[in-house]
Amino acid sequence: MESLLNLTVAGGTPVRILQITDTHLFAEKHETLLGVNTWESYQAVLDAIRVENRDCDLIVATGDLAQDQSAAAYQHFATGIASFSVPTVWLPGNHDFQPAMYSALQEAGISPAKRVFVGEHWQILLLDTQVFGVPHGELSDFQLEWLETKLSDVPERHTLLLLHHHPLPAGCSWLDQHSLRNSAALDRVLAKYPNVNNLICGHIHQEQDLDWNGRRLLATPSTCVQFKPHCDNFTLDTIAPGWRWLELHADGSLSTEVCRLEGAKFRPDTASEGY
Ligand SMILES: Nc1ncnc2c1ncn2[C@@H]1O[C@@H]2COP(=O)(O)O[C@H]2[C@H]1O
Ligand SMILES: [Fe+2]
Repeated sequence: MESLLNLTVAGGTPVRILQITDTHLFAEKHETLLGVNTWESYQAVLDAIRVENRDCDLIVATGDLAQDQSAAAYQHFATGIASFSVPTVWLPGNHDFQPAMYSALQEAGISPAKRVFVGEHWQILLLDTQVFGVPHGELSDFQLEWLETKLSDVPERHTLLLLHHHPLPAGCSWLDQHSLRNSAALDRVLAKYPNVNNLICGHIHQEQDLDWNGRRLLATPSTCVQFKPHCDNFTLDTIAPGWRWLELHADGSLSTEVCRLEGAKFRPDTASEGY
């Protein structure tokens, strides 16, 4: 938890970050989630990112990397991103099994650091909102105190906050029962630190860009199945898998773009009622 990743970035250029989330990989490459082969859709996303050929300083993986808690699934994740040779950090989602996640990713050379200093102007903090065994999220007192310490000891840096669970209602009632339950406690901490203006989450398998008391909350598509916005009951979307690019500027501003696969190869079984 205490390890710090310190990345130098060429002066004058923004920090370029790739977010990959909710890969839901299995030990076996042929396994599917709701009709989508998650290993294949992850490979297709990585291939498309390679074709984009963008500069990238850091990859962030925001949870639900494995669907079956296996070390092999985390190894598949690591093998996939290895070709980028870019420093990568991760946080857990509700489906992750942290002992396997930590050790398999560490063995593959992926840092368990939850704090990253990037260049002179930014820090990135990765929160653990997992409540083991249930789909909703919560920040423990330990997490909230850790966050406050890391915010208060570098007040001159802008902070980008990453977490798996969405702290604001997503507008899908079936998903909103699985949100970050104590987001009010997070809001109380952040209210004291005006240098936290951007939060990024996964979990809801859809793109969102919301205002949370003056902060920007971004949610990012999964690399596999997508959930349809604004539905009361579990509903899958046929929109393609995606990923997110971020640029952090020296003045604290952030620019971002969601990209998706072309074509309709990874359409889920829309008759599925859950998992
Ligand atoms: N039909 C359903 N109704 C409510 N929740 C579901 C349903 N199917 C799956 N879920 C849970 O909702 C979660 C949302 O995204 P996750 O991938 O974290 O994992 C999902 C499951 O834990
Ligand atoms: Fe999740």
